[in-house]
Order: sequence, then C-alpha cells, then structure tokens
Amino acid sequence: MLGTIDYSVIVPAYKEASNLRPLVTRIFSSLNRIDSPVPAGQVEIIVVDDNSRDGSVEVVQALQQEGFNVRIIVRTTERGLSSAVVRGFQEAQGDNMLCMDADLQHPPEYVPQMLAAMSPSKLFVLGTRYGGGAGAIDEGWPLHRRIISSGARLLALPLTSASDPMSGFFGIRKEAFLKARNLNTNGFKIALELLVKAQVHSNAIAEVPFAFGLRTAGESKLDSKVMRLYIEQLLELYWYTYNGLIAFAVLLFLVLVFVLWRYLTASSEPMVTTAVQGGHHGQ
Ligand SMILES: Nc1nc2c(ncn2[C@@H]2O[C@H](COP(=O)(O)OP(=O)(O)O[C@H]3O[C@H](CO)[C@@H](O)[C@H](O)[C@@H]3O)[C@@H](O)[C@H]2O)c(=O)[nH]1
Ligand SMILES: [Mg+2]
Repeated sequence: MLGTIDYSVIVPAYKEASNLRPLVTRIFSSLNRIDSPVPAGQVEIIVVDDNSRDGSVEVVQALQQEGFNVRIIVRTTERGLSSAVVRGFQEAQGDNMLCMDADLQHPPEYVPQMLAAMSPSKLFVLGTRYGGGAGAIDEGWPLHRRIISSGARLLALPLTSASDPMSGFFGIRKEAFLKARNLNTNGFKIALELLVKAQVHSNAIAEVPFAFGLRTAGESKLDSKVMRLYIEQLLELYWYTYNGLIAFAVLLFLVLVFVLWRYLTASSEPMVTTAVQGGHHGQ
C-alpha cells in the first residue's frame, strides 16, 4: 500500500467483533465510489480495542489479508472510550483524524464527507444529530436516552457553540489535537474535551448533519458511571473556561456573607448603657 496517508479513521471498540467487517468494508466502498472527495488509498483505519478477546483481532487480520488498510491496537492495561480515542489519535499517520463508533450507529457512508470537511481552516468536523434540522436521532432511540442526551447537551452550552458536542462522530486536525493539554480521558465525551481544550473557534468547526442509527449487534457501554464521569468532566471544564470569573464570584459571595454577618450580629448586640447602676458586687 504505497502513497501518503492523509486521513486516519479511529474506531474505539470493545467487544465489537461482529461489527468490524461491515464497518471496514462499508467505509472503503464509500471511499471507492467515483464521487468520493477523498481517495481510498490515502485512508487508514485504526481500531483501538481494549482486550475484548472476542475474535476482533482475527477479523482485522482477515481484512488486512484482503488488502484493506486497517490495523488493530489491543490495549491490555488501559480502558475506556475517550482514552482509546486519544491513543488512536496519537498513533494516526494522517493529518485529518476522524473518530467513529464501531457499532454502525455512525453511518460509514458519511466517512468521505466527514474526512473532506477538514482543512487548515476547518480544524474540527462534527457529525451532528441536531444541526440543520436533518436526520437527527433514529426514531427508535429510547425516550430515556433522548432525555439524558438533551440534559447533557444543555449543560455543555456555556462551553461551546457546537450543536452536538456529545457526538462521538467527529474529526480533528492533528495540529489542533496537539494543542490540547491535560485532557481528561475519563468517560465518553472526548469531542467536548477537545473542543474546549484545543480552543477550537466556532468558525473552525464544520458541522455535518447525520442520523444516529440503532445498534444492531452487541451492547451499549454507556452506564451510570459514564454519566457521573460526565458531570465531573463538566465541572472541570467550567473551571478551565471560567476560572477567573468563578473565583471572582466566590470571593464576592464570601464578602457579601461577611458583610451580612457583621450587619446582623451588630444589630442584635445588646445596647450599651452608660448609666452605672448602684449596688454592690462581690462581697
Ligand atoms: N476501546 C474501547 N472502546 C469502547 C469502550 N467503551 C465503549 N467503546 C466503544 O465506543 C463506541 C461507543 O460505545 P457505545 O457503548 O456504543 O456507546 P453509545 O451508548 O452508543 O454512545 C454513543 O453515542 C453517544 C451519543 O449519545 C456518544 O456520546 C458516545 O460517544 C457514543 O458515540 C463503540 O464502538 C464501543 O465499542 C472502552 O472502554 N474501550
Ligand atoms: Mg453505540
């Protein structure tokens, strides 16, 4: 496989053996279409697997033998979606890096368009379920997931203007990724983390509306722990973004409490009387 790799597709995967073949073959058939804006020969796929031991390695080896530019990194000491994505970005050869789920909820047919949307002036591409009135979430998405997703999105509003910072379908240019320091890689919301810490300006974000599909094989790994990690991440990002403002507000609050306390205690102190009462004290 000669030629430069300009594009890397990073796929975090945990127990996704049955989804990897359709994922990889569908991505490359979209790239091989005559109207693809990106040539298939410039694209690599990197699966970052956390020791699933479910046959994922064998599936990827078979795909390699068939000529697909795909490899798998098996992590044995680390775990977690966000940190898997960061590992993939660190290993990527391409300057344009896309992250997508393995479970086909992110349609592989959007990959060429997502890759092509990145450029030196568009440092971030976001597959959005809410932008431009398009597609949005698949109708079969359960109500509780919709509610959680809307709440999570609302809480991120003070941090970014992006319409769907919760999305796991996004791309970032290498130069922007390298700017981000001290990434919190706990949990699922690595796109939000990168948007804030790589300081991606709203003009530099391209949004691509897509319909979030339903998982057909395997299980979702989003649980209450992931939600708790998200709240922790939000608090840290609020602090990261607004530390000066938050510190000022806390200081102001403390001063106000002190003034109020002084006022209340002063007004409840007994009146000081100057008149000396007669009588004897002590013996
Ligand atoms: N390597 C690795 N991969 C993981 C891990 N946990 C999950 N993954 C992989 O990450 C992808 C998303 O995981 P799901 O469990 O399918 O998540 P989801 O509930 O469908 O959540 C998706 O949609 C959310 C929007 O509602 C996104 O916020 C989220 O990032 C993800 O894309 C899948 O490919 C899954 O195998 C992990 O610990 N390690
Ligand atoms: Mg999923």
